[in-house]
Amino acid sequence: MPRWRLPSLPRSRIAGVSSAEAFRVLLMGTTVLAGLTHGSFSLLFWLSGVSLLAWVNVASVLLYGLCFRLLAQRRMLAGLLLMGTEVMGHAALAVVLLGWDSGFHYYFLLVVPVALVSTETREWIKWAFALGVMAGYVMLDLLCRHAVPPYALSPGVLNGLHYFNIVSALVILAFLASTYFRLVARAEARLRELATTDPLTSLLNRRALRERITLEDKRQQREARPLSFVLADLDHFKAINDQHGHEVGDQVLVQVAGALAHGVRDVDHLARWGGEEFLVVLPDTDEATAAQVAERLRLAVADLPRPGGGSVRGLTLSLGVAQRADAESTDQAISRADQALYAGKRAGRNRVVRAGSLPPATPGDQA
Ligand SMILES: Nc1nc2c(ncn2[C@@H]2O[C@H](COP(=O)(O)OP(=O)(O)OP(=O)(O)O)[C@@H](O)[C@H]2O)c(=O)[nH]1
Repeated sequence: MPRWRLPSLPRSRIAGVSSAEAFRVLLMGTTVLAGLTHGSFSLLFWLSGVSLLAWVNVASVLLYGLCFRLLAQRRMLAGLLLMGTEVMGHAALAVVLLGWDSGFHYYFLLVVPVALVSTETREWIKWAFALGVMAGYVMLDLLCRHAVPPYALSPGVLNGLHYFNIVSALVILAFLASTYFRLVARAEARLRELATTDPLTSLLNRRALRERITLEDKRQQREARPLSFVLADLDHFKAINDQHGHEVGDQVLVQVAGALAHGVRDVDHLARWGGEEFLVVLPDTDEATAAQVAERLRLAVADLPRPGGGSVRGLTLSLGVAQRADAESTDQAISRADQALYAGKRAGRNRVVRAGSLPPATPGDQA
């Protein structure tokens, strides 16, 4: 049986997909929040009699609606540019018209973290943009902090606006930080799942099981408890693929994985070890008991409903069982389970063979 290696997703693709998506969702949430904020500003300006800025805010709400649409259509660059232009243009206009003390300049600062966490891959572009925003902020300070604004608001209204803007900018910043953290944590969990799970069967993959074997082996050795392995391989699986196609072959693998997962204890570890090969690690279990488990698994697979509309016949499993002997590595024990499995194949398949029942290996035997 040739060994089959599972196709693996390129790392860049996994990372790219999750971080880009996380960032897009974050921006879409931000456009909703920004739209609501500008809606309330529009009302505030209307009540304060500054109708020009009230209309500017209505235009901003419409712009954020457009940004949301662009981001939903995955037109990231257009959405981002429109957002950045709106935030800075609007803030600068409000500062020029109402004065520095209105506090609209705080919104400039929100653009910097968004630019830096954006999915633009060229770092220098992000930094150039962020530095440009910072320079714009300093320029606005120089021009407007001591200038008399054309619209003179009453001190009470100006004060109210100032604190409203501080609180609102801080709330947006907190929203950005917490949402970004949640999205990154979720993407990280997804990446961990991709790295440890077989995509077809959702069982552990070989690498993840290896890590668990190392941990389990240490624990079992420390407590001097038995550790056993059951290696299971579908019989004549190539014929199923050849006669019914790979899709039916995949269905068979998923069904078999389900039956195996159902048949082992919660403390056992089950993985897709190779193409049509599964490995079960049974802590606190000697070889005789592991052979009983293996027999139960064999029967469970033999009883499975036939995939491919009942067209697949004779779906059976051969299983090799080995208990790790003292002074033996887990790899050696798995290798003996493999030899027992091959002995079962040679003897006619659809059976369980215990490694302990085989004659001792000679140097010429398969490792
Ligand atoms: N559909 C599908 N087929 C797979 C997958 N992984 C491995 N295979 C196929 O599994 C088949 C294994 O064939 P063999 O190693 O010759 O073994 P077999 O036909 O089961 O024969 P015995 O093990 O000797 O009973 C190959 O045809 C692989 O292409 C998979 O993920 N999906």
